[in-house]
Amino acid sequence: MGEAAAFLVHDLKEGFPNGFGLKSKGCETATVIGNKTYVVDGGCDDSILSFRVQVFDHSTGTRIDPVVLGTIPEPCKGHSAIALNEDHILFIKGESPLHDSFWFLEVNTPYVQERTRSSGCEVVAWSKGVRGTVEKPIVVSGPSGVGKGTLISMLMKEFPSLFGFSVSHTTRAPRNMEKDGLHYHFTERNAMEKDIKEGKFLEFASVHGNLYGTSVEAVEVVADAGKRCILDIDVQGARSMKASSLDAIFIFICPPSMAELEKRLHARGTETEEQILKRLQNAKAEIVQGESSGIFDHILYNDNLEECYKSLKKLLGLDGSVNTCTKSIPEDFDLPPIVHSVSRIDNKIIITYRASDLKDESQKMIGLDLTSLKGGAPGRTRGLDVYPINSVSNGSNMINQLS
Ligand SMILES: Nc1ncnc2c1ncn2[C@@H]1O[C@H](COP(=O)(O)OP(=O)(O)OP(=O)(O)O)[C@@H](O)[C@H]1O
Ligand SMILES: Nc1nc2c(ncn2[C@@H]2O[C@H](COP(=O)(O)O)[C@@H](O)[C@H]2O)c(=O)[nH]1
Repeated sequence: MGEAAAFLVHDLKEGFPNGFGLKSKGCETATVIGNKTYVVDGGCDDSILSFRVQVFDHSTGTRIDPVVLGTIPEPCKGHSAIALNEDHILFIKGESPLHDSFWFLEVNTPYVQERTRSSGCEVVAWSKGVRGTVEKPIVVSGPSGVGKGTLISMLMKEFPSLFGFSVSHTTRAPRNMEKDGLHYHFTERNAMEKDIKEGKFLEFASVHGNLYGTSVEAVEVVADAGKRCILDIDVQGARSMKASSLDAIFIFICPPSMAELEKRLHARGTETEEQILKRLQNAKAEIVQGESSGIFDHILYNDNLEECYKSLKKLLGLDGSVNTCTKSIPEDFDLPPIVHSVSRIDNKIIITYRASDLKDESQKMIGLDLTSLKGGAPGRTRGLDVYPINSVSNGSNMINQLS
């Protein structure tokens, strides 16, 4: 058990404990990890639009503006920071709603290391802390025309409160009935390539001559809504996902024959003859990879649609009675104000502050249990347990209940 120092907004007024002689504006924290100090400006003046990170490398005496990945927190009037280990810093925003209070800056996680290697620059990555967890996403893959979209639509129609679709980005033109933001985010190649470079995509692939990709946000918004995410992606995308940090169930849908696949693509009538030919040529290699690459946890044959749908539900555990209620977590307690202090006991963080009510001068506490954290940058960090700690009077002593 030990207590780590938190850098409080008001403690920083005299300057940073970083040896660089920088003066704080009162909205910054400085957190030392190894031989680096991470100075984070939460932006309490109106001039900045989001948190800003600077890194001071004590070994070289240099100041670095790192490449910042993930979702960057919006500014707030005050925040605190505490190093959790050698790769994460926890940030607590004062006077913010619970869903926006807790943020993680990754400075040396495998994701950050990989991005540092590939970019050759200092990289840090933000992720928002979220209460509760969600079930593993479901990746559905298979050749064009096999029936992935049809099966996914059936699942979403029967279980609208359980599943949400990951809306991909694509550079292909919309089909007649397709709506931007619903079926795909239809986008320009340049814009998509820029976003890919900035680390906004979990995977992307060139499929049948167009660029397709799953953004981090596409998967996270589904999970934020408390739903299980379903992805419809090609085999290359599934391979990238398998190698990524996304812990998912991988399902490959196989056609009964190439002749049937061709018939379905013609019957759908959404592609030209030339495009159908290209899709059929690609299908051969995809089927070989789908059946033999070891990427997929399950292979389903879509001969009879109803039978295939039944098998899909069975493997997802949906063939019996289903509890379709989603669990909501109430925001039933006060959040920390701008001035608060933070300490740590093992995997628990204790946030202490004074009650804002003038009549009530008592000390308040919030506990944060980090034991079950999952995910992280470039998506969300899920599994935060946040709870009020009740102070109970025991004669002249106050006892704090930690659970
Ligand atoms: N088991 C089946 N038997 C006959 N037709 C089917 C079956 N499953 C799907 N279809 C039909 O095949 C066509 C292609 O299906 P769908 O659009 O779902 O394929 P897809 O795998 O999503 O294709 P793409 O990857 O190109 O988006 C549709 O017209 C659909 O109604
Ligand atoms: N790697 C990815 N593949 C994707 C994604 N979204 C869709 N797809 C695949 O593209 C083909 C063609 O789709 P269509 O809508 O043009 O018929 C199909 O196999 C989809 O599975 C994605 O985000 N990443």
